[in-house]
Amino acid sequence: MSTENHHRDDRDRRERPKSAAAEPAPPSLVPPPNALPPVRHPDAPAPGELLGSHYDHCFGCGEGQPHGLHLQARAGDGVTITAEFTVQSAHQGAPGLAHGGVLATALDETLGSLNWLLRVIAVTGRLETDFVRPVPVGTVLFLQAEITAVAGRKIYSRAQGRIGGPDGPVAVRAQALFIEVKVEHFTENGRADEIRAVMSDPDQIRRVRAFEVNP
Ligand SMILES: CCCCCCCC(=O)SCCNC(=O)CCNC(=O)[C@H](O)C(C)(C)COP(=O)(O)OP(=O)(O)OC[C@H]1O[C@@H](n2cnc3c(N)ncnc32)[C@H](O)[C@@H]1OP(=O)(O)O
Repeated sequence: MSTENHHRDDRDRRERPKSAAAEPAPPSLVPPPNALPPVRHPDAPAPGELLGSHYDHCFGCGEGQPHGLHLQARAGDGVTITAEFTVQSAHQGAPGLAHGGVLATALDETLGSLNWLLRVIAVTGRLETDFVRPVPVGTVLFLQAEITAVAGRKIYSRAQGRIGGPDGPVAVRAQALFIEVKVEHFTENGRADEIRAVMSDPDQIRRVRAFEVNP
């Protein structure tokens, strides 16, 4: 078998089935027995609705970040999100290839957007990422994410990113644990200049969304 075929077989073995990412997770990413299925908030954005950027300076989705990901997330059915991100030249690690940390950011941002559907403020506690295929500059990464369970403040989720189209091969995937926090997590820990700027924004919706709460 050629080296190339060998690599392809190896990758295919590591790919999960399309819907259920059923590989064993590390213990801290396994929901405890008392975990509950996620409940979509009645006022969550309708399936198909674009979420828009929550904060202009967010590296993941902010329009005010020239080298940011400008990721666009859309509410799906249930507690799911789809998102797209085009790898730009500024996102390279190796020549012509996306940096792994940037791809992890795309997963993190998509997974973080899921919390809008619960209308819960939460931050990433743990993010485990598998890099399955190289992602060239210019590629559109098609992301899908879902919350799998909620246990108290802990929100368990997973995501995958495909290339070559929404049904193309998986290039990256992640499992995550988000932890619900109060708004003080941001107001007490963020740099004062940025917090002041957000809090003095006359647009109440922008003020609230900056802290990841879906209005
Ligand atoms: C639309 C928006 C998109 C945004 C996408 C981007 C999202 C982000 O990147 S957020 C930024 C990155 N994340 C952060 O900066 C978070 C920094 N960490 C923290 O502030 C704290 O560690 C925090 C808030 C996560 C948890 O602290 P605290 O509130 O004291 O909770 P704590 O009691 O330690 O933990 C709560 C539970 O979570 C568990 N837990 C916390 N951290 C982890 C972890 N890393 N791994 C596994 N479990 C964890 C604890 O074991 C505990 O479990 P149990 O209730 O069963 O005992």
